[in-house]
Amino acid sequence: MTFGARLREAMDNRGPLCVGIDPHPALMDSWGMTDSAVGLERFSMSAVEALAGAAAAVKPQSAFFERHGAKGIAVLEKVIGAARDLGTLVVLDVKRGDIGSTAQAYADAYLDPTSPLAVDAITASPFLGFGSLAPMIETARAHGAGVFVLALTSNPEGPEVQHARTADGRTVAGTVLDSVASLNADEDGFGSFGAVVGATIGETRENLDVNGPLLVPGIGAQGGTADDVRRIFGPAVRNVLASSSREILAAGPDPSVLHATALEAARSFAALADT
Ligand SMILES: O=c1ccn([C@@H]2O[C@H](COP(=O)(O)O)[C@@H](O)[C@H]2O)c(=O)[nH]1
Repeated sequence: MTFGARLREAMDNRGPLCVGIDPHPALMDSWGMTDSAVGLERFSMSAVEALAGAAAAVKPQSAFFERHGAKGIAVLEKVIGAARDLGTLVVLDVKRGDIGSTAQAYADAYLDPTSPLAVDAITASPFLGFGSLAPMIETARAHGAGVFVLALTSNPEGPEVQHARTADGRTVAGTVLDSVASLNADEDGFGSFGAVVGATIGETRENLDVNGPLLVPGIGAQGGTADDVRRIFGPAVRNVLASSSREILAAGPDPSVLHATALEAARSFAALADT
C-alpha cells in the first residue's frame, strides 16, 4: 500500500490527528524526568505507548533527539520502531533539503526500509528549489513512503519567503503547492505527497487541494484552533492531518489521561471533516 492509502485509512479509522513527540526539557521536567538521554527515552517511549492507537500518526521532532547526540539518535530509532510495531504511522519531522546528491543520502536515511531510521514519511524543505527534492520523492515512490513539503509554515517569519512572488506572478508557496499537486496527479485516491500548512496562517488565497494530505501544525501551543482549521481549509479540510505536540503532551505523564486527551482531539478534528 502507498503511504497515501495507509494514511487515508488511518485518518478514517482513528481520526485525522498526528501527535508530535517533542521532548522539550520543560515538558520532561513536568513529567518528572531529567533532561538526559535516559529521561528522553522514558519520556518518548511512554508517550508513544500511550498515544499509539489514539492517533493516525505520531511525529517525532528530530531536533529534540539530536540535541542528546548519539544516544538521542539511538532513542529516536527505538521510538520509530516502537510506534511502527504498535501500528501507528511515523512522520519524522526533519525538514531536510539539500543539493541532489546529499538529498539522496537523506532519502536513504529515512525513506529506504533497510535503514535503521526508516519511517513512513518525512518533512522536507523545498527552499533549495523544488527539483532538489527529486531524490526524496523518487525514493519515497519506490518504497511506498511519503514526503510532506513545507509550503505555508506556522511560524510568523514564514511569509517573508513564502508570500514572495515569482517571475510568473505566483507566490513561492503557490508554486510549492502546485508542484506537490502535480506529484499526486496520477493518483486515483489520496496521494503520498503532502504539503505543510500551518493552522496559524490566517487567511490564504492559495489552492490547498493537492490531491494528498495537508500536515497542519501550529494547533494548541502556537495558538491555532479547530475553528482556524475549518476556516483556512474549507473543502480541503477532509485532507487535513492536524498536528499538535506540546498541548497534548502537557496532559502526561499519566498514560490513560494522555491517551484520552489524544482521542478527544482526534474526535474533534474528525468532526470538522464531517461538517
Ligand atoms: O510549519 C511548521 C512546521 C513544523 N512545525 C513543527 O511542529 C511542531 C509543533 O509543536 P507544537 O508544540 O504543537 O507547537 C514542532 O515540532 C515544530 O517544529 C511547526 O510548528 N510549524
